[in-house]
Amino acid sequence: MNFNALNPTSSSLGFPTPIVMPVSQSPDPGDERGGGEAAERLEARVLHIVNGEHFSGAERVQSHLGRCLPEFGVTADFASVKPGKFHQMIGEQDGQWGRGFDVGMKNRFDLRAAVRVRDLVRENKYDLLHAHTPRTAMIAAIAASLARVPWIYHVHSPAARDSEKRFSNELNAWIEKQSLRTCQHLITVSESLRLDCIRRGCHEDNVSVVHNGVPAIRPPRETVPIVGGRWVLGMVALMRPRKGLEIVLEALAKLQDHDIVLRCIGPFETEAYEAEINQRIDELGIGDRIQRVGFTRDVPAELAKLSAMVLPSLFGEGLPMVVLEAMAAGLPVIATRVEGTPEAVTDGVEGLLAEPRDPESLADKIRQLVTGQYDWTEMAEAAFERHGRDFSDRAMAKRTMRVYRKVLDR
Ligand SMILES: CC(=O)N[C@H]1[C@@H](OP(=O)(O)OP(=O)(O)OC[C@H]2O[C@@H](n3ccc(=O)[nH]c3=O)[C@H](O)[C@@H]2O)O[C@H](CO)[C@@H](O)[C@@H]1O
Ligand SMILES: O=P([O-])([O-])O[C@@H]1[C@@H](O)[C@H](O)[C@@H](O)[C@H](O)[C@@H]1O
Repeated sequence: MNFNALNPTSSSLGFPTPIVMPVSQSPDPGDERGGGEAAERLEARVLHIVNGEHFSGAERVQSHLGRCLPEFGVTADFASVKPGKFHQMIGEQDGQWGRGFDVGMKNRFDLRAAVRVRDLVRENKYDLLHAHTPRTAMIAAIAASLARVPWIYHVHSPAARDSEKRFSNELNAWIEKQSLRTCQHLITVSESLRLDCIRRGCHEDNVSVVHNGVPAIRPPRETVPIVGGRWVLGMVALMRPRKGLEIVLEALAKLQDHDIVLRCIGPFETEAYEAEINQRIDELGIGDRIQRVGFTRDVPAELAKLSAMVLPSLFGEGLPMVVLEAMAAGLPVIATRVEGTPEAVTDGVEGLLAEPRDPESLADKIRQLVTGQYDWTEMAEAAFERHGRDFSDRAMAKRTMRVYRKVLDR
């Protein structure tokens, strides 16, 4: 892959010469966690171009940025190319996440959205565009060229391994590659994605890791789990094949000797997938151990009911928000060793890591926790502390502001 405009010597649209030092190596002028007395500021107006369809990980990152960036001087608004749940939720926040604009595309190649974004840039004097998906990268690249502003791209997951749909993965990876030729800088949500971008041809000076972050939400705990008692595992996700729900169902079937239930928190992406899962639950005979919650806006209230979070992802993760949310809530996380997840969870410290696509390995890890091979309270405390140290929402906003500053050269 050749990201032409990401080479530090080229600037195809005549923008200021792109960044020569990765943000992660810049001298740290303040508290990395986003705190400190005098908050660092950048007076800038940024328009995020987002899909806006669901409310899931990328949208949670976007909403936290919209809420936290103003503290660092940055106004962040949103233009949705697939206005759906997230777009609606922005409207309901009374401006607290920034303003939301509908630039809906009639189909994947409806480029009129780029003209609407250009008009928004002119009307609202945005300094920078910030895209989050291959589709929005395409719109940002065209709009940035029309409005003569720079744009950056936030990599939440590897486009080539984003879903089980091969054609859509290949198309998205191709669109992303073409669009990034004029991009000023990449933000990746994990070190693993940074290395992936460099492997695909991005110059290392032009890609910065900004780990995802979430607010501290430690809820009052209803119960502390004990060996021999009931363990309530929770899986929080937009349920789609790559999240690996089937794997945790199979693991549960192997753990019949223990009192374990699974709360499935989140909607199914499609009815067909939900029907497949229902059939698998029947085949395994574990219907009485599954509690279905569906989509909730109050994830912290759900976390308060859990003994541990389980996330059996198969592939394609960036740095899952639900892992960070569980840590922020003081919950051990049982996840799989995929992409960025091990950057947040060390096996045996903040949680446990199983091998992906391996029900036996996942069952082993769950067994280790419920039989007391690890001290639950110590693990929960380690998860909570690690969140505070490395994964707060304010730290994410501050690091993002620093990337904006480098791109805008202020
Ligand atoms: C396809 C894609 O782009 N995937 C990326 C997406 O995460 P992806 O959408 O796959 O999943 P995450 O776990 O990151 O986030 C899910 C979010 O939805 C929320 N939720 C879930 C269920 C529910 O009922 N209510 C609710 O609010 C969770 O609290 C969480 O904030 O962004 C993440 C963060 O950059 C990346 O790590 C993923 O690789
Ligand atoms: O490719 P695209 O239509 O812009 O974006 C799509 C998302 O809006 C959708 O929610 C997800 O399920 C697809 O995998 C794909 O990422």
